[in-house]
Amino acid sequence: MSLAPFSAVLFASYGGPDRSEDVLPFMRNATAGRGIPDARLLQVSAHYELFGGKSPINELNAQLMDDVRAELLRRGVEVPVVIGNRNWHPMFAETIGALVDAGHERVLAVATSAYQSYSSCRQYCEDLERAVDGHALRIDKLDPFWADRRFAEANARSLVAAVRALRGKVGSGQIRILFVTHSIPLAMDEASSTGAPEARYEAQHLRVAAQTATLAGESLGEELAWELTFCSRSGAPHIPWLEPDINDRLPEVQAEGVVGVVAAPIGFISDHMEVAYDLDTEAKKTAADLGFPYVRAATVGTDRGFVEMLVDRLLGHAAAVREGREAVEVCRYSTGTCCLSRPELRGATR
Ligand SMILES: CC1=C(CCC(=O)O)c2cc3nc(cc4[nH]c(cc5[nH]c(cc1n2)c(C)c5CCC(=O)O)c(CCC(=O)O)c4C)C(CCC(=O)O)=C3C
Ligand SMILES: [Fe+2]
Repeated sequence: MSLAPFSAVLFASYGGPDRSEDVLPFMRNATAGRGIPDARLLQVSAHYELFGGKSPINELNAQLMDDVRAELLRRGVEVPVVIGNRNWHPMFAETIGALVDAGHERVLAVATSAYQSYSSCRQYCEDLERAVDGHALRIDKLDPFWADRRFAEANARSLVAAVRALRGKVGSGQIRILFVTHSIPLAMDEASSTGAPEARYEAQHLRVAAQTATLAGESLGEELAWELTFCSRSGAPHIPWLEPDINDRLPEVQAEGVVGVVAAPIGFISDHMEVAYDLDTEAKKTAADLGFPYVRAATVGTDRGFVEMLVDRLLGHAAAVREGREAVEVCRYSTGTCCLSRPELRGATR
């Protein structure tokens, strides 16, 4: 196996603070030019402070990278696997500077984000492009992997465990799976992927949710009732974002006679702050206040099948480039048809 013509793998992630002093500077980077009200900034900073100012994201990325590095080695591929972030150190520019200094000319990037939208895909491409500008280094970014069956299989394994845990608490009554993802502005959803309704960010999640529920239901021998909910809405109140918020749905679902819920965060690949705060702190408390049994399914994290999927996709892209084949692309950023750019979105939201 070979990663040629690429000589390194770059994990492209969001970034997060490791200590209290870094929370506000990180928040300023994350919200620069985004029209996020100051009140929201302080509110989210407080979420980080609840965890001592330390985001879980950096350690979780490091664990995933260790497993990807080991799986590459198992297949005879020994290359540096490095991290670069959009909003906190090491920033893309710092990591790319180090790669250039070490003599790398072609690097393969993979974003720690499964879906296509401006925030989860194109913004990574744009920021990477800006960071390589002027350097003799070329970066290919792997396409978003939400449609890969193995991503749904990994999510289904987590869901099976969570449903079993919930059944242990509530017995045989009617339960509901609340799949959860990061809300985005409606205008960003409409501009995501090709913009066709069936290809958008929300529709991508509905497909992953349906497949995950079907696979988990088959293992469990029960049909799972599910719906898609959202978390982490920000921005000004008058701008519409994807709904419903999971906290708003919890009392409604309980009123429908459901005896317990599983929150299954298919929108995130690891237990970073949105999961630690929005789900494990906030939604969990909402459910507890209602006396409504609530179990949170694991994110895919370092699930073995998920790691193998990432490595297959890295090696598959390299082979396609060597053989002069167009990889099967779902992201058409390179041809200008994936996710409208930020200025166009701005016009649409404000
Ligand atoms: C789609 C999506 C993902 C998933 C894809 C991906 O993983 O990239 C994601 C991930 C993440 N978002 C994160 C943190 C933040 N996101 C913010 C703000 C925003 N996110 C948005 C979208 C997304 N965000 C949007 C549309 C905004 C509004 C501002 C804008 O239009 O850009 C803000 C500002 C405060 C606030 O407004 O909440 C913060 C601090 C962290 C780090 C967590 C940690 O530290 O563990 C991670 C992984
Ligand atoms: Fe975010």
